[in-house]
Amino acid sequence: MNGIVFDHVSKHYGDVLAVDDLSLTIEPGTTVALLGPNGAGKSTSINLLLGLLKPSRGTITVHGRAPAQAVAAGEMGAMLQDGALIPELTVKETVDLVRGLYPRPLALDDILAMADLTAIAGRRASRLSGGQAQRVRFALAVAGAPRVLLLDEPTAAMDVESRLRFWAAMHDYAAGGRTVLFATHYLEEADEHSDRVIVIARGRLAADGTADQIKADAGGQTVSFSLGAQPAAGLDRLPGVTAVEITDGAAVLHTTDADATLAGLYRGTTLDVRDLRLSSADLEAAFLRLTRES
Ligand SMILES: Nc1ncnc2c1ncn2[C@@H]1O[C@H](COP(=O)(O)OP(=O)(O)OP(=O)(O)O)[C@@H](O)[C@H]1O
Repeated sequence: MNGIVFDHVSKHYGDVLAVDDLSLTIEPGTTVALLGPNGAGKSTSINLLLGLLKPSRGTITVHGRAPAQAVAAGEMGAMLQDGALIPELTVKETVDLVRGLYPRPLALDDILAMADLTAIAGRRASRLSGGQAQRVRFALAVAGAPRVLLLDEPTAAMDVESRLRFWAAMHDYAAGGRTVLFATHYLEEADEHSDRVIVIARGRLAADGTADQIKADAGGQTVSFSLGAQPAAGLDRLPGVTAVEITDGAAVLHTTDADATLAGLYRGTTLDVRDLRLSSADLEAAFLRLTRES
């Protein structure tokens, strides 16, 4: 049975089309980054998946059930952007309270250890830093041992150290064969912490694959060299080349196959090539290109 299935899902808020005919399947056990610029429809997609919003069109299933049923069965846990904590409860009391709502929760000590909260288990919620409070929200999201974990911009309020600890906790949780879907603006988070990246822009699917595939498909590589006063004619016909830029005697060839382009450059031309450089487009370049195009 497929994990998460969006089948031609659209969501309107009045005139705003926040999600536009989105179809995708997420296999159980994968960690997926949902990447997109502001207003792309990431939070709306997560809220649809949690059954907090209803699609205007299309259907969503989680392990074969409607979202609300999957939530009721304890299959999904979520860390949303604005989860309030009860100020006077300690970390341990807060986690234990939420654990008690689930039929088969994780052990309290295991949750505290996984979310790196053991040392501050006795601290009241009102005394937590932003990053610590986020780790408590993470603990609450995993307390019921859900098979599917949804995280909406989980590291938004965290400093570098907190981020590292948070991602370690997420990987611990995912390692048990669970499905994790996290929304982020941070390309490096998508690149480092997911098996698959789904890029959405204006509510539509803009790209879907591993971070490496997306970089290769959308960005490709560049071969740069100094051309001087030599003629640029024919560079655009070299194997793999998709675009040529010449500025002040410097040539930049965009290519889908740098090896073939280089072979063509040396064997197929008589150019005197100097200061040769090869670079891979990063995810940022791929992302900008994709989200502008769609
Ligand atoms: N309750 C609402 N009423 C009207 N429009 C809304 C509502 N919620 C979201 N929108 C609009 O729907 C679109 C998608 O918003 P959404 O919050 O899903 O995007 P997002 O990708 O999560 O953005 P961000 O990265 O800024 O959080 C935006 O144009 C937004 O203004």
